[in-house]
Amino acid sequence: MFQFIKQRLASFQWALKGMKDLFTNHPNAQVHLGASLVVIPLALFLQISTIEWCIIILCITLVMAMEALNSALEYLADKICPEQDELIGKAKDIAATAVLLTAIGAALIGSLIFLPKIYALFLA
Ligand SMILES: Nc1ncnc2c1ncn2[C@@H]1O[C@H](COP(=O)(O)OP(=O)(O)OP(=O)(O)O)[C@@H](O)[C@H]1O
Repeated sequence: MFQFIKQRLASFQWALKGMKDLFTNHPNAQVHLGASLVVIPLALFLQISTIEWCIIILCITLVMAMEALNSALEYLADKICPEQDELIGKAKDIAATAVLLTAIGAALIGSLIFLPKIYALFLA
């Protein structure tokens, strides 16, 4: 039992190590983190509902998780094939597309939640 808990804690530490790498060495992840640091105070200011918080948190974690998987795939691709290769290029392009799709979805959802509140507060 003690060994099990020790191993789970070690896994958690590896994940935190990966998170540090992601936000230190990957500029796109830093952009997403920056966007989240704008969105969260805005959501607090606009007093969004619990369900809206759930949706925003889901969007943020989905984009971050997709960015993490994309970065992991880039590391693997660079390790197994450092030279130029058409299929490696396609794999990286499609992994980047996954990030872009979730980011577009998050931006649309953010607009649907925030814009009417901003309009009601400042423009109506
Ligand atoms: N080994 C390769 N063979 C062919 N094309 C590649 C290769 N490596 C990268 N590319 C092309 O360059 C693009 C950028 O790849 P790269 O690994 O530089 O990611 P990146 O956009 O810099 O991502 P990040 O900023 O998250 O590190 C890929 O989407 C792909 O089109």
